[in-house]
Amino acid sequence: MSSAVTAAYLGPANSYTHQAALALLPSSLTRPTTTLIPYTSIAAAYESRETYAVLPLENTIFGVVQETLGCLLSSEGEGDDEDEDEKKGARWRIVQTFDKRVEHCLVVSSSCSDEQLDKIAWVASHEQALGQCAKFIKQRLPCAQLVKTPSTAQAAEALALLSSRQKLRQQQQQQNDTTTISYPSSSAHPAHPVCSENNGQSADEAEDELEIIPKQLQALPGAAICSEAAVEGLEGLRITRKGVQDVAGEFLVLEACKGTAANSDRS
Ligand SMILES: O=C(O)C(=O)Cc1ccccc1
Repeated sequence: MSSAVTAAYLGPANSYTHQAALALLPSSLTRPTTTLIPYTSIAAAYESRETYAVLPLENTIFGVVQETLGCLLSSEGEGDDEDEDEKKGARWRIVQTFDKRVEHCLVVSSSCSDEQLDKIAWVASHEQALGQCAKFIKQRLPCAQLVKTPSTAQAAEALALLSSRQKLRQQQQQQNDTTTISYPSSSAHPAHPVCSENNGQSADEAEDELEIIPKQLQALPGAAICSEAAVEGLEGLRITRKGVQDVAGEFLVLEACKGTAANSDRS
């Protein structure tokens, strides 16, 4: 019986790394049944026991992805020579690199108009994307504090969650303003539908997602830099600028050295 082939990637779904993984796997390298497994950071994907790992490596504007480089340097002996790697007990060997165009979008809450862009207090994305769009951010979002997130798609998810919470708070405020006199004391306020519009996440998942945005910024208007695909399926967001920056990105496919894949400790 053939065992399942799995590939770790820097998630969540629709991160650039996911798009690269979809383009790469399955391929002649792997079997057609490869299942892609999202991990919440480059390090977690690297430390996973999947058969393959797809990681961002570098791009034309901002250079090498430091976290990926750090992972590669932390384990000696990974290279082209499989026998040598196995003798040294290496976990991965590089089997392919892959170039993919990366097109960043500026995403804001649907309630934020273009005229309000200069009020944006923070902009979240992967360090690489923030670096690639530094000029644009400085020009168009002069007041924005940079918030580094584990991936571009996680920035979009956190922004969607915060936007839905803000919307909810505004609705509750409006209800309170118009109905304070008519509520009996036992049910003084409408039920508090925490995370009722949370893009399909559980409350715990939503809390984890929000930890990546500093608490003091969460109530302020924010933005995310990510791909167009990362916004699909997320409510309450709109793309205000496409092609903020186009760069060529390079991604890496690692294959587990024999006997080291276990599919056991994914997040
Ligand atoms: O895959 C992602 O979404 C990332 O956050 C990594 C990244 C960031 C910028 C360009 C390419 C990949």
